[in-house]
This record gives sequence, C-alpha cells and structure tokens, in this order.
Amino acid sequence: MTTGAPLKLYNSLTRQLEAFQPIDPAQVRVYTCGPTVYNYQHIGNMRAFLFADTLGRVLRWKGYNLKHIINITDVGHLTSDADAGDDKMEKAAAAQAKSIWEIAAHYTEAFKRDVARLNITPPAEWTVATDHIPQMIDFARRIERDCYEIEGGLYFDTSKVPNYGSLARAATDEGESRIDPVSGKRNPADFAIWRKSSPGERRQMEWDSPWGRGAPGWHLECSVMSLQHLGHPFDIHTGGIDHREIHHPNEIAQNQAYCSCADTGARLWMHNNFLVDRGGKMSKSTGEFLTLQVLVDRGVHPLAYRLMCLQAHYRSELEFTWESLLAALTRLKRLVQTVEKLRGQILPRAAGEGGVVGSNDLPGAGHPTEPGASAHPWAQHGGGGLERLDQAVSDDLNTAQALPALEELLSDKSLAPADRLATLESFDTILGLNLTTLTRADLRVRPAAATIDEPAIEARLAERREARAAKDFARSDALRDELAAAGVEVMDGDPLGWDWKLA
Ligand SMILES: Nc1ncnc2c1ncn2[C@@H]1O[C@H](COP(=O)(O)OP(=O)(O)OP(=O)(O)O)[C@@H](O)[C@H]1O
Ligand SMILES: [Zn+2]
Repeated sequence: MTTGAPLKLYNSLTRQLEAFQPIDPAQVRVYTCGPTVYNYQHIGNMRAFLFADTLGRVLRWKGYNLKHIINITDVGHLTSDADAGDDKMEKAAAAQAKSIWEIAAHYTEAFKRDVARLNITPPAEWTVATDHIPQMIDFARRIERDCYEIEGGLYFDTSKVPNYGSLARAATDEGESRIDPVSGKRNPADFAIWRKSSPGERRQMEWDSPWGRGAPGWHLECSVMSLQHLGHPFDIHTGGIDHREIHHPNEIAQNQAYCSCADTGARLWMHNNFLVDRGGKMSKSTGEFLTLQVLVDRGVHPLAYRLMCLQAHYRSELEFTWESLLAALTRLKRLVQTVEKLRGQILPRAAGEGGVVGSNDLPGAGHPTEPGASAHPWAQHGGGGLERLDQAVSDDLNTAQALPALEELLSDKSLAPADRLATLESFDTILGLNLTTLTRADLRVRPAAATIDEPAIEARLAERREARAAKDFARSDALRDELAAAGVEVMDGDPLGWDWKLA
C-alpha cells in the first residue's frame, strides 16, 4: 500500500503532469536507456542515471516494489542517433586497436564504478544488448511486414505506424537522410532494424540473420530488452531528452508494429534535460568532456555532483561550472557538519541512559525502502519534515524543494536531535547523499596533483599553530605558503570548521 501525496510525473507523451497509477500494483516496472560503452561516461550522461535513480528511490519510498532495468549498449549505436555514420563501438575499438569486447568490458566497468561512487542504486538487472541477438532477430521477424529490405539491410517504414514521431517535439521528417542519406529509403525518418555488413566490410561484431550477416539497429535493442525483461506495456521508460526526438519515437514505432496496436510500450516516457556547459550540451562526440574521475582528481567528492544535480529539477537544463560544483560541495559539507553535531548531541545522553545509540539504532534505520511518509511510526516527530519531503518529490520529483526542507528540519531546535536524525534518514533514502554515514574527512578528497599527505599536513599545521602562539608570523606565513605550494589551502576561521582543504 502506498501513502502520502499522489505521485505526479511529467509524461513526455502527453506533455503534462499525470497522476501515477501502476499497471500492476504488485510491481512497478521501469526501463532506462543505458550507456553506450565505447568511452567513459561524462557527467552529463551520469545526470540521466541520477534522474532515473531518484525516480526509483521515490517509487520505492512510496511503497512500490520496483523492477528497474538499465541496459548496456555494446552494439548498434551509430555516431549519429539518427541512424547514420559508424558504429560507435567498432570505431572506438579500431582507434584503440582493441577488441570490441575489451572496449565494452573496460567502459562498462568504469561506468559501474561511477554508478557506485554516485550512490546510484543498481538496477534489478543490467541487460547487455549483445546477449539478446536471437530475441532481436525474432522481434524483427514479427515486425517485418512493416519493414523493407534495401542494400543496407532491413529498414522500418515509418509511414506504417499512425502518428509516427508524436513523442518528438519537432516532426522527425528530417530523420537520418539529413545527415547521411541511405539510398533506397522510402521516408527520411525510416531507420535500420538490421544493418547488413557491406561487401568487403570487416566488422568485429556481426551475426547471421534472415537479412544477411550484420548487426541489429540500436533502437531495436531497447524494444527487445524492455519487452523481454519487463513485458509490454510497462510503467515508465526513461532517458535523456535527446532520446525524445529519435530513439524513443523509433522504439515506440517498433513496439506498435510488434503489438499491432497503438500501445507505445510504456505508460509514461520521462526525459531528463541536459547538463550543459558554455559550449552547449556536454557530449562525448565533441572530444573534451568531464568525467566523474576528473572531478575527483580535482578534489571534489562525487556526492557533491549528485547534490548539484538534485539542486535542479530534472526537466531543467543544468549548467556546469566549477563554481556551482564547489558551491554544492560547500552545501554538502554544511549538511555533514550539521548531522555530525546532531549526532554528538544525542550520543552522550544515550550513553547516560545506559547505551550508546549508533546511527543504525535510530528509528527507521534498516528500513530504507519502507512505504511512504505517514506510514512511518515516527513521522509525527519530524515536525512536518516528512510531509514536506513527500509533497516535494510527489510533485514530479522536485528534489530542489526537498533540500531546503531538509536543511530547515536539521536546524529546527523545537525538535529533539534524535527525531531530526531519524527524519533525516527518510530524506536520505530519496536523496541518496549518504548523510547518515558521510564524515567531514570523507569529503576531503585528495586531488591527483597534491604532493602532500594528511599526516604531513597535520604536522605542518601543528607547527604553524605553535608559530602563531609564539607570534612568529613570518614562520606561520611561510608554512602557509609551503602548504599552498603543495596544494593545501589553510582556512583560518572557516565557519564550517575546516582547518584546511585541498586546493
Ligand atoms: N549532456 C547530457 N546531459 C544529460 N543527459 C545526457 C547528456 N548527454 C547524454 N545524455 C544521456 O545519457 C544517457 C547515456 O547516453 P549514451 O551513452 O548513449 O550517450 P551518447 O549519445 O553516446 O553520448 P553523447 O551524447 O554524450 O555523445 C542517455 O540517456 C542520454 O540521453
Ligand atoms: Zn534505449
């Protein structure tokens, strides 16, 4: 049973907020288009998975039993989403003189490491495209009547489905032919279901099919994996907003051809907006891009990036600047410091009462996925905090509004520290910032360029304190400069109580 405010989500299909009603109340099924593992994911890509994670966390918190699938695309995605150009995987393998399997394994592992560092809940299953080739061929056979064969392979005739492309904002008439015409296509928006290897072409990944040796089209993969692992129709399909224009309309067209009906395959299609920088959408194809590792190498904890994303609504464009990332880090430090203080306030009292309360003993601990707000026995102790959280996230996952509600809750002196901490656990079930366990020391990430370690820093700082006590300011300044040269900024009188930080 779910409780709390009705969950409203924005459906890209209808372009409006809709009250969420599960198809099967026993299990909510969500499919997220996963990464193409030809390169590291940039932090823009990770925004898409952070958004899907927030959706999953809210659904679970509201009491739904969630089955979430994220795929790994290791074949078929071409350098243009509009189905033209080279296969991204083949291209990367050729450039690095490696096998596609090595490329896929390396970047899949790197992606999963980032997923863990951002505290993104892993899905029920990571479904890998190349594990589904026979199913893709079966699916393609069933929709073959809506396709035609040309030299390049089997193409889907988009004129066969009524309302083709209605999900996209602009009519997709331009389709792939605008970029790289494929001779013989009937309509510009028609797309490959099965791409035949051209004579003389040597592909690392190719399979036999009724339409010749070749590889599946990228759009086919997601239709097939969602059908196999979730069944059609399932509840929610997510992806970045670029997918609203080509990839998802094509999935929908395939799904409708498959079922010979108007069903799009999913009830709701949800899309996160882009992370942008001064150059526009962050993109791997532009060459220079930021990975999570780059942020870490610069001394920024990954959860600061998570917080930065949570500060914006998922449907708003989010501009990346180092200043805004560092501001998010400061906000995170402040939250952690407040939680540490609160914990300090309850520990002595609890010890006096005959036992030390650890964070796992707090009410609500160990039940992170229990049903919604008012179902929690301790909801009344949160001073309305949980209701505010519920209202915010029920309004199309408005985490930006949940954050000030959390900050007000933590500083609400009319509530006992233990109650504030208990309510915090519920907030963090949704926000995923690890606020109950994160320490200030965890947030001090050593930049790759730093040439000094923590014991050495502490030793220099102790020396500097002595120099200051002895009013030897020249020595104190020299030590400060020495630390600065090693990448450490001394923070005298920092309001957050940070003695130093890695610059
Ligand atoms: N700048 C961005 N901001 C938010 N989401 C993005 C951004 N770029 C891509 N995405 C989303 O990231 C997810 C993974 O995308 P995928 O690995 O297929 O990226 P890609 O198309 O190869 O890369 P890119 O667009 O970065 O060159 C998709 O849901 C995609 O829509
Ligand atoms: Zn997809």
